[in-house]
Amino acid sequence: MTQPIPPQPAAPALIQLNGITKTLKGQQQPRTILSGVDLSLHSGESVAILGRSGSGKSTLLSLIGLFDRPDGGQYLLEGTDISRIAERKAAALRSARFGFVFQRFFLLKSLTAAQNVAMALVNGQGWLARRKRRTRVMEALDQVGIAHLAKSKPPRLSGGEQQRVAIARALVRDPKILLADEPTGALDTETGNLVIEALHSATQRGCGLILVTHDHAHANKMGTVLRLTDGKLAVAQEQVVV
Ligand SMILES: Nc1ncnc2c1ncn2[C@@H]1O[C@H](COP(=O)(O)OP(=O)(O)OP(=O)(O)O)[C@@H](O)[C@H]1O
Repeated sequence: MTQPIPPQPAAPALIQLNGITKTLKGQQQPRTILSGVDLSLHSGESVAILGRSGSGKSTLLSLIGLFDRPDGGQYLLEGTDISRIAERKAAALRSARFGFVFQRFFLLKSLTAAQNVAMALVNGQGWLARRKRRTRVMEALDQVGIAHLAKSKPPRLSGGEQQRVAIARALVRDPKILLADEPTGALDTETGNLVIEALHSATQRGCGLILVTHDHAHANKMGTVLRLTDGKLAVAQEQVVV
């Protein structure tokens, strides 16, 4: 008789935030920006974060991306508590697990698109063999639909194309989590749509995606739309199904 297969334990969330708090000590009074943020993100999921200017979206993203630490609450990365992780370990996790995309593209003008993407491999993982490096770079450019522009330099590319080079640069190290802070902020709607599609396609390969945006149409392309209000995250009104 065959033995019943025991149930497999569910994979832990890529990211689990429980009651995260953060107070910034500026020149004037300390200001509590995050006052109990809960969030979970699993492999293949996408989350949009909306919120008025100054509500703390970038602050939250910088905590998630390990550029800063919370004052209170718990941050689990793939089930491991990293709420108080030291900077050296944080830097290693940042480059091994995360890909970052910002409003500004931060491309080097004198390098081709392919060379810009390859820079992420050189900095993050030492030198890969040349042929492997080339394959990884071309795959990343292909994922965002611009393999044909590999030899072009940024000044000859449109804003949307430059942002897709930046996304390829984030994807080339095969991150588990992609963090995008206003990636379409400098682009028109149509170009922005291509960029959002390029980001979202990474979730089909199991990447988790967190998108901070002011654009409701782009937010609605994500699996979950949350709003940061008064230091807490809640399902955005526009996504509540009555
Ligand atoms: N290093 C800092 N020290 C003190 N205050 C800060 C610091 N960084 C940001 N702030 C303040 O914290 C608040 C939240 O800023 P944050 O950039 O996270 O908001 P945001 O929602 O991303 O805004 P925007 O949509 O305009 O980018 C703002 O009032 C900002 O002025």
